[in-house]
Amino acid sequence: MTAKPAGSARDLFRLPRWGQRGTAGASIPAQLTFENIVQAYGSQRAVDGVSLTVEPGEIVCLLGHSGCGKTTLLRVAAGVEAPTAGRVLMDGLEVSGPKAFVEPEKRGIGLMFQDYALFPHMTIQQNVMFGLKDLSVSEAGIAARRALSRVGLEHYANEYPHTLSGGEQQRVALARSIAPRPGVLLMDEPFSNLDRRMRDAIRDETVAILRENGATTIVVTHDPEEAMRIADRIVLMRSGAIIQQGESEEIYRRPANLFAARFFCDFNEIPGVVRNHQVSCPVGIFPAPHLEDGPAVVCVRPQGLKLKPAGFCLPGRVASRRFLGEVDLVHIDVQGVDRPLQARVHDPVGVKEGQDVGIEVDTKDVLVFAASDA
Ligand SMILES: Nc1ncnc2c1ncn2[C@@H]1O[C@H](COP(=O)(O)OP(=O)(O)OP(=O)(O)O)[C@@H](O)[C@H]1O
Repeated sequence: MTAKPAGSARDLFRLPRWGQRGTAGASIPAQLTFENIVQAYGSQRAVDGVSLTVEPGEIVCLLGHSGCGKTTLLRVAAGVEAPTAGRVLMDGLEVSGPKAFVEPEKRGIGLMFQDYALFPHMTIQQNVMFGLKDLSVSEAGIAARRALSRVGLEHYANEYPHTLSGGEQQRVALARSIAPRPGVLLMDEPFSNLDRRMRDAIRDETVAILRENGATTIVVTHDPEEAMRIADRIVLMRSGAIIQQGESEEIYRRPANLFAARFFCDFNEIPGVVRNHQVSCPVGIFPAPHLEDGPAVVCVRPQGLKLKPAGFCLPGRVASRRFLGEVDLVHIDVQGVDRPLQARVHDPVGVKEGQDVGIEVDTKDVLVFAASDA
């Protein structure tokens, strides 16, 4: 028999009931440090010189496109793989490196995988007890019940994983990973198998549990919005290296380069030219104090374009309008710009295809990068 997928009737009609907040039990969080980690497979460097310290109790999201090395970095932290070069330290002590290698089960690190990796032949209770081998059977039973109770699934203790929906399996995997109260918790795409409606609710409660538990946590995701919802700090990766790290607002508003900018926003990108620290392009002239003279890319957030009556501001013609619920997505043709600009507009009353409009550009939604950055 196969597991009920997330989004099955059981999930859709009944949002999960969780246990009482504040009852997850506390871990003693550890500091986790990566020192110039390289992980090579043949000639390919999956991780290419990553240095990063995650402070005790901090929740860090490793964010990046598929194949950029996020999972490999988690595997190195967990001790599933020894790095090609560099060191991993926990609370300042080397656990992977030239001088030492501490076995994964001795690191006090909890793991949670995208597919949850529950053992099909074990009951839910036995699955959660699996990581509690240092405790007596009765103590492990109590700790497992407590973790299951926190995720609201103690009544499934004697069932088997295949009888649970995807959302419930996710919560069992969460209970299993927090039950031993690890100092560090590593979560690899823990919400990606859940449908959107389930995901928001489960993610918020999972973060509440992580905060109660207090473990130092790294969550891998490729979804920038998810990272912004979860993380104290986002670490953006590309081709095995860290591109930028910081709090979500900082990284969103001041991306270090065009790659980081594109990751967080579907910008309108318009070619321009910088002269005397100003960039000129078909939608206007904007400050570019950080750039030398030369070609540039002007990035305008879709929400930074406001529609005005024709005759005001920049002239444009509405190419299409699509209702998206809270906003409308309006495409506007502008002379000199190859592709229609996309504007996300609240309540564009009366705006129709073919209509001439004025476009106001909000300079706080404009970023400028050197063309060589593209
Ligand atoms: N054991 C391995 N042998 C050879 N190549 C590997 C191995 N593990 C990972 N790689 C390669 O290393 C690169 C990074 O993989 P990794 O799984 O860390 O990326 P990721 O960012 O986690 O991607 P995803 O989001 O798709 O899981 C990829 O090109 C992958 O094919």
